[in-house]
Amino acid sequence: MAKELYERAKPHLNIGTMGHVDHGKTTLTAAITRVLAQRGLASAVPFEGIDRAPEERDRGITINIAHVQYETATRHYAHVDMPGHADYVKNMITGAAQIDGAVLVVSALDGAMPQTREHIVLARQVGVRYVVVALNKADAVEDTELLDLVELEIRDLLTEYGFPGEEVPVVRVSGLRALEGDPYWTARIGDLLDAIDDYVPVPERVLDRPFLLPVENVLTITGRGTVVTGVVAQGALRVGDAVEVVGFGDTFGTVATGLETFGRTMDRAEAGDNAAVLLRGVRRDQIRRGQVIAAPGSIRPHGRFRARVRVLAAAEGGRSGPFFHGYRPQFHFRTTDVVGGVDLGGEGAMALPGDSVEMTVDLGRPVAMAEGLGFAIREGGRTVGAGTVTGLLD
Ligand SMILES: Nc1nc2c(ncn2[C@@H]2O[C@H](COP(=O)(O)OP(=O)(O)OP(=O)(O)O)[C@@H](O)[C@H]2O)c(=O)[nH]1
Ligand SMILES: [Mg+2]
Repeated sequence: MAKELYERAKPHLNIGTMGHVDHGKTTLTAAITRVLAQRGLASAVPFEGIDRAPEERDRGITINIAHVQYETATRHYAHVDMPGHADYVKNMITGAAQIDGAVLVVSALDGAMPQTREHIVLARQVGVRYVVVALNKADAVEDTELLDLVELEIRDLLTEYGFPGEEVPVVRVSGLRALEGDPYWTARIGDLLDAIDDYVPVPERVLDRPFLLPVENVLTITGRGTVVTGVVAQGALRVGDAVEVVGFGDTFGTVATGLETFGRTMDRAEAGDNAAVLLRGVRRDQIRRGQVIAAPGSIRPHGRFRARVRVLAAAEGGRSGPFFHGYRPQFHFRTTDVVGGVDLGGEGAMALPGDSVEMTVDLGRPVAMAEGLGFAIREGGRTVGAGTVTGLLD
């Protein structure tokens, strides 16, 4: 069956729901698609169509990031629903690294919780500049003073981490009631979408640099071959273009023989697009999340690099004590994490929570990188630092 062609009729943006576990991100995501489906701008995706994995259903939490798409009157959005549970922050980072704006979901019943704060820190670190707050479960709070209080708390928290907390739109919603069809709460989802349309600008896409797509997922399409998915970070790709697969092992070349977005074909994918790329003659086991697909010769894998790192304070969810020369945490880049050794300049050197430090990092496996790439440092389930690559070694 011939597939529909994706028409670039409206500007495309990537957004996503983040926030503490159980605050209602997935319910809100489903509610948005329901409300827009009524306007003929989306296909309604039920809750169970987002949290699909058996383990997600059994435990009632999101584990994997899930993508849905919809349109407003003025824009086309790809929306990634991220997990809130502390054990799956790794997946949240992958989602956050792709978005142009975040919908921070905060339950009005609970207010800011540990992953509310951690997600704000991480969103900032991976380069998210625009946040819209969905003050969710507003149906369950009668006392408007309490809602005002939670709103104030979130604005302060955002300001603390470098977002303009005073300006950030905060919309009181009930994903659950809207999903059930309640007219009042349905209209509030409309308000939230208006706030996103107004507040999150269409980003300037980097089109004049070589093509780069960090691989988020790899799948096999029977009879066609191996497909990788992800958001194009820069440049553009046409069907028939040569590409390289870079990172972890030896770089190798292939050709993009097909392009799709959300099941519609494209003849060209460009920066910002959430694309699926069919690769000629590549086996599924030759490629995985964390590698990148890039224009030939444009980027190399590096195992050693220099970086500037801000060590998070205990109040930001970081360590309470210093770490030392030789420390070996996880480094989260784009869609992957790799263990690495930290060189602080010699035995006995240490980095205290709250410090900004220079370090040399030795990764267990080389990652495709360029100067300026941001990363998060995590250890035992907590984020301990936020860094930027300042120099490429070998
Ligand atoms: N009263 C009320 N309950 C809600 C609302 N939104 C979600 N819930 C309930 O809160 C619980 C968690 O909802 P989810 O949408 O799974 O929360 P989540 O943020 O996606 O959770 P994780 O992805 O696991 O972090 C469910 O029992 C929902 O029915 C709301 O607006 N009002
Ligand atoms: Mg969820």
